[in-house]
Order: sequence, then C-alpha cells, then structure tokens
Amino acid sequence: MFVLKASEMGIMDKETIEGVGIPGIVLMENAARGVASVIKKKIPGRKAVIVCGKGNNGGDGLAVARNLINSGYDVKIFLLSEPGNLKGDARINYDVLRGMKVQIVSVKREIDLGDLFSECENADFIVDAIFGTGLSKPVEGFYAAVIDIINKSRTPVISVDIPSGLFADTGVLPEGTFIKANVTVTFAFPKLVHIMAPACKYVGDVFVVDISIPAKISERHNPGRYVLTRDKVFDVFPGRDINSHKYNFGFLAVVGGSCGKTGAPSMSALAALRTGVGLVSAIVPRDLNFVFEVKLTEPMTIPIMSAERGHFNANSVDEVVTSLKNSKFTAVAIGPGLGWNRDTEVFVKEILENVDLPFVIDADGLNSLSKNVDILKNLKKTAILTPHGGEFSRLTGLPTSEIVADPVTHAVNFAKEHGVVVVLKGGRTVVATPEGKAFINIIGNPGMATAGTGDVLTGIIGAFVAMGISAEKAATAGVFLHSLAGDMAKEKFGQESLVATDLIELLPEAIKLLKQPLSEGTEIPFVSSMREIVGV
Ligand SMILES: NC(=O)C1=CN([C@@H]2O[C@H](COP(=O)(O)OP(=O)(O)OC[C@H]3O[C@@H](n4cnc5c(N)ncnc54)[C@H](O)[C@@H]3O)[C@@H](O)[C@H]2O)[C@H](O)CC1
Ligand SMILES: [K+]
Repeated sequence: MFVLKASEMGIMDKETIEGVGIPGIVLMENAARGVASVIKKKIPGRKAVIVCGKGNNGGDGLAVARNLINSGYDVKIFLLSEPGNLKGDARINYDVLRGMKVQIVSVKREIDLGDLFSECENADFIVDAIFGTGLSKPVEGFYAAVIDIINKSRTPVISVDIPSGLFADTGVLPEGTFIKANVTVTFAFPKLVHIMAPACKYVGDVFVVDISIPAKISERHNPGRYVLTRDKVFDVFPGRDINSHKYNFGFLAVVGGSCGKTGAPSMSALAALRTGVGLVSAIVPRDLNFVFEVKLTEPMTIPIMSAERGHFNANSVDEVVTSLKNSKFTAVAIGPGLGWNRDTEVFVKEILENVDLPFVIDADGLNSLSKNVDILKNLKKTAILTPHGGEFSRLTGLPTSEIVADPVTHAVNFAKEHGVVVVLKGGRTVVATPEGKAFINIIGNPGMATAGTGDVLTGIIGAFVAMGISAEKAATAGVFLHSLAGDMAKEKFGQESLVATDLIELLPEAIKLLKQPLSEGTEIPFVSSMREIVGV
C-alpha cells in the first residue's frame, strides 16, 4: 500500500475525474459514505456535530451529514463560512441539504461560537471536516478558536481525511493549532501525516476507504513509498528440503565486541540463529574470547589478536580478513559492541575494502564509516546500514532535527547516492533502497527503545542476508519480524520490562505468525484500518 503526499493524491484525483470520467461529486460521495460507514461501525451514539470548512473537506462533511441524517442520526451542522463562498461539489452538497430542509448554522466570528461550544459538549461525537489536504498555512485566529473548542470538549472526534490543522506531507507538528482526533478516515491511500511521528500520535485509529481511484491510475503514479506490510515479507524464509544441511542456510560472521560490550555481538549471533541461519561465528577480540565461549553455546567464536584492553585495532585487520576469506561465510554483520577506539575507523574501512561478502553495518561500524562513506560505492555486494537518527546524522552530516523532519527523503537520498539499503531506525523505521523505494514500518512499540534491540535487529537481518536473500527483502523482512517480536514481548512483559533478549526468545512465535498464509484477497477492502492493512 502506498503512502502519499497531498500533491500525489491530487494527481490521482485529477486523472480519475478528467481521464477516466468519474465525476468529482462521485469521489466525494464515495469518501463520505466511507466516513459514515466507519462511524456506524465504530462510534457509539447517535448525536453528531459536524463542523465543515469551505473547501472540499467541508463538502465531504456535508455529504456525511446527509448520510447520517438518512440513517436517523441527530445531526447539527456548523459551516465555518458564508454559504455563498462554497464552490463546486461542496456547493452541490450544501444545496442538497437545503433542498432537504436541513438547518445549517453558518458561523464566521469567534463571538458567535457559543452554540458550537454547547453542542460539542452535548454530542456523542464530532465530525471534523474543516481542513484536509488543502491546508495552506498553520491555523490561527477564528479557525484556531473552533479547533480549541472541539479539542476541549472531550467528545470523540472523527476527522475527515486529516485532523484539521495538520499538514498531509509530514509527521512534524505544525506551529498552529490542530485537531486531536480519535479516528481519522482517509481516502484511497494513507498520507505521510497518518504514518510518521509525532503527528501520527494525533490521528487516532486510521481507516483507509476506497473511493474508486482505478488501480491503473495509482500504479502509474506509484510514489515508491509504501507501508511495510506482511504480504511483502511473509515468504522470506527459504524452504527446507528433507536433505538439507546447515550450510544450505548460510553462515553469518558477526564481527564485534570490546571490553564492556560482549552482550551486543552475542545477541546478534543468537538472534541470527533463531531466525534460521545455518551457522554463526562471532569474530571477537582474543582477550574476551573466554567470555564469549561461556555466553554462546550454538555460535562458534574466532578469537583475534586485539589491543590490550580487549578491542580490535589496525593490527587485527589481517587476521579478521583471512578468517572471513577462509571460512564458508556467506555474510558479515559488523559493528555490534565494536566500541570506538583510535583505529576502529581503519579496522572497519580495511575490512570493508578487502572482503567481498555482503555486509550488514551497525552501531560503531557505522560511526567508523562516517569519514569514509565513499567506500560504500565500491562494495561488491549491496550493503545494509542500520543507523538510528544519531548515527545517520554522523554519516550524512545533517543535523538530527532535519533527519527527524523528513526521514523518508533523507534515507532514500543516501541509499540512492551510495548504492546501499538504509534501515533508518526510529519510532517509524524506514527501509530505503538504492532504486529509491521506501518502506515505512508501522508496527512495534516504544518499549523496544531499550539497550540491545538494535543488535537483535542486526542479527535477524544478517541471518536473512546470509541465507542468500536480497538486501531489500532481508532488511524489510528483518524490520517487520523484529517489530512483531517486539509487540509480542510487549504483550508478555509490558513496555517497561521488555528487554532485548525477550525479542530473541519470542522470535519463534513471531516467525510462526509472519509465515502464516495470507488470507484470501490482499487487495484493499472497502474500509480497512491500518492494522488490517499491515496484516497482523
Ligand atoms: N481523493 C481524495 O482524497 C478526495 C478528497 N476530497 C476531499 O477534498 C479535500 C481537499 O479539498 P480542498 O478544497 O482542496 O481543501 P480543504 O477542504 O482542505 O481546504 C481548503 C480551503 O481552506 C482554505 N485554507 C487553507 N488553509 C487555511 C488556513 N490555515 N486558514 C484558513 N483557511 C485556510 C483554503 O483557502 C481553501 O479555501 C480532501 O482533504 C478531502 O477531504 C474530495 O471530497 C474527494 C476526493
Ligand atoms: K479534517
């Protein structure tokens, strides 16, 4: 499922109306029916207040009002404009209501908002149809006063398309006032605001309703931006033949560990095995080898000469490169627990330059890369980088605030420029590919913001790469599986107590869920919540 910007939705609308000949009023009717059907299914009570702006979002609101009135609801309609200012399809819906002798209260001044205030307090729910994709500047003045009344009423709010005041194209909160919705019903495809943080906290439960944009049109204008869904990744696991042996499922090397950081590579190694890789060796500083021998049962270790205090340095390079070349490794995860020392940078650079295997690069592996990003372009196999915002800021030189404001664009730009897959981790992890596609993960939970979950992700993705799966699929499947395990860990332990090793423990159950065959028909049903769309 695509994630759109307002302009992209506008193009699809225009082509549907002008190219195919579906009149705009039909799209508006479909939109309004979708909103009304979500209300009837999900929202208790029959007393509605519908607040309409002067654009097509308001037009949708007027059509919703008619639908609910026809179903016997008690509906109060407030129009925040002179009726004479309504145009096109919104005007038609206004005239229809007037033809039905329905009262519509037109308010234009703050001083006249007393009725709206008391009706909002007494209603079972409020429909917010003030602004949608046409919002052009932050909301202030009269409209801000209306939005404040709605927010303060504590009556449940159903927003039409977008909570009024939020901008469609970003997860960044606006400077002006905005509606805090309980439910948002949007049309054809979700927009960035519904998906990206922190705005997504204020959209409530999102439902996407079909308004009859033909699939051919949406495909032609494919924005390359997707919600990461289970149907994209459920078939990631290679089948297991009766004659299988462990070398059929890949051999992952985890290069990392330093004094004080033996847990990180251990978790990566164990997560990789739980994901189904055939073999794992942890390539670790020699002084710490005994620790790893005790911690790790199934994974092997390869101890390497290291600096005195137990970390890799430039002198460790040759031995690591030889080990990686001599064994039957099929992929390398580099970085977990590597630490940051004087020549870690040289260590990472030399390994990337001298080994032709596919790499997953994480943590201090990424920090070491910051001054040498150009070497990524020379890698023989597509690497996967798994930075969080801070690490990505060091890699790109962009301030974190800029990255947070538009993670999708920045991740895609970097992936395209350097020919790598970027897994930009955060509340909404973005997987960007060298071809310019972006997959946005919307499952998982804030309990996963705890030490070591990144190491687990590296192990999961490393396992998929080692199995021979493409970088795009390994990264998307890895992110999705990791979040599934995180959601299961939240159920079992709660967000506070959840720790990274819980995710490893729950990987078997998460894998079972991921692999379940998809139910009939993966196309978008008439009304679908984001959870249904993701498919879990
Ligand atoms: N395919 C679809 O998604 C369909 C969507 N529909 C609905 O149409 C709106 C978009 O309608 P539009 O008329 O372009 O814009 P709005 O209704 O959001 O508002 C525009 C209106 O408001 C003025 N304005 C903008 N910003 C401000 C501000 N900060 N303060 C004051 N006034 C402002 C602007 O000048 C306009 O007059 C979409 O969201 C859907 O709800 C169609 O119904 C069907 C197809
Ligand atoms: K709205």
